[in-house]
Amino acid sequence: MEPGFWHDKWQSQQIGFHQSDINPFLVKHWESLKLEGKGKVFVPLCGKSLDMEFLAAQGHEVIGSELSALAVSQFFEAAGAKPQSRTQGEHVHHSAQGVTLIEGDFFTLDEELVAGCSGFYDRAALIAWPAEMRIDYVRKLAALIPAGTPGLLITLDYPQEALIGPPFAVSPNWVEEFVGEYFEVVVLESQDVLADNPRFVKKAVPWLNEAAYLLVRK
Ligand SMILES: C[S@@+](CC[C@H](N)C(=O)[O-])C[C@H]1O[C@@H](n2cnc3c(N)ncnc32)[C@H](O)[C@@H]1O
Repeated sequence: MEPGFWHDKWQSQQIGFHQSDINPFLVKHWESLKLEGKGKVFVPLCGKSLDMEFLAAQGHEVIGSELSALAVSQFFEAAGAKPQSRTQGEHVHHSAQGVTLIEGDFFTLDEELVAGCSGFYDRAALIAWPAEMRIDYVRKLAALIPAGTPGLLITLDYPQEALIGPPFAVSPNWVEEFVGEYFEVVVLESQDVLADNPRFVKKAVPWLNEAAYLLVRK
């Protein structure tokens, strides 16, 4: 989606994607990355996700990429932190309590910023893009992530014709074909989560699967 779409969503606080709890697949599968030591973790399109607090609590330094200044300020406000901010090129880096959120466009991030990361975490980032923009996202992610680096990917899949995204449906086959071009892909778990998602139930979407994948940059 174009930046204006997300700025409007944050402005009107239509942020149904934001979870009030840490994602259960993150808690369950983060150890699958087998990260030696703690190290930096990159979180693309991070929003104000509490998942970043979970990662920081594991001892990781978290580097998030987020377009919206509102999302950034709401994240730190909820954490009770006052970040230090500095401008670097067209991005603004906000840091506190082991978390740095880079405000600005993911597509213009410099590879150097992510070069030192030992892992990455994508929840509701890949599925935020319609099919025609999703491949550009995967290409940019692959350009940022160094070879051998593991990540956890969490997706949703449902019959796309039943609902207008985002979130957009991303099937295991799509992940295998397009993400698999750049990353080794292992399916960790897939679960029916329809009952937990009232928006999908209301629209009579017949099924909704959440899946967790272990990725390793080739
Ligand atoms: C569906 S939300 C997911 C947020 C978060 N991952 C979560 O689980 O709550 C997608 C987020 O990506 C941000 N975003 C969209 N396009 C972006 C871009 N080009 N660069 C950085 N962030 C972007 C939006 O502002 C929004 O907060």
